[in-house]
Amino acid sequence: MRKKLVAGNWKMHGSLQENSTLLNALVKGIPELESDPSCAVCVPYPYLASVQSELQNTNIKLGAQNVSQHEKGAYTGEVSASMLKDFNCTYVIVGHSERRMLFGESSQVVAEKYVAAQKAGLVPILCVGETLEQRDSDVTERVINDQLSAVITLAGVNSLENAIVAYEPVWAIGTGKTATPQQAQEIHHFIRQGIAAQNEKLAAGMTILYGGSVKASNAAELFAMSDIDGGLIGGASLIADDFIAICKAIRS
Ligand SMILES: O=C(CO)COP(=O)(O)O
Repeated sequence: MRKKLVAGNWKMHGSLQENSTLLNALVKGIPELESDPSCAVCVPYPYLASVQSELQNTNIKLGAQNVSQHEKGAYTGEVSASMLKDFNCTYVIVGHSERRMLFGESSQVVAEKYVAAQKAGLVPILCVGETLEQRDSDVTERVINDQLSAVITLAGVNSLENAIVAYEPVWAIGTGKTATPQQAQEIHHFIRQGIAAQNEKLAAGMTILYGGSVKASNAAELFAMSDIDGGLIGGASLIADDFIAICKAIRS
């Protein structure tokens, strides 16, 4: 059976006080699952230590939102994968569209970050997705293929065994405009089929998340689709009741 996951991407939100309030509520509200932890929060770097300690002895996993492609050295302001590992991170998001678009990360750089994460023992959550303009020009599949190919070329298709793919259509992020379950399923299926052409068994077991305006009210119908294995949640992950409801939706 494929591993299910709901990961919160806090983006650049939070404070020590706000995080503590949110995490207290999450720890109380998310029922323990002994063998299959399926919830995670990806937090800003400065809060890794405090969130790590608040999540100790819980089943909520920790992740970061970015990582350097470099291992160490004179890279002012960068954070390496081994540093994230020091704080017991399980996951790191790579290639989020906000980083690709606002910070100029190319698919090549994203692939290097993916490799650095895996080398340190982290599971990269690789984001792919098209803009509205690309969807309207019918190049969605090509865009996603190119984003995936950069990683497969550098790391090999089998590296996806230790990774998670997140399909996040850019037009659905923070806009309140969710892809319909059918639209999302269509692309998830396309992604899985593309990998299956290279390694069928791996593709069948691969976790593919959907991200883009997932809310408590639409999570269940998205998660009911056969190729959607969970979600990468932005805004709703900052609201305890909403995130708890989404985490519960993946377990039902
Ligand atoms: O970008 C996202 C998660 O990485 C999605 O953000 P929203 O859930 O706020 O649309």
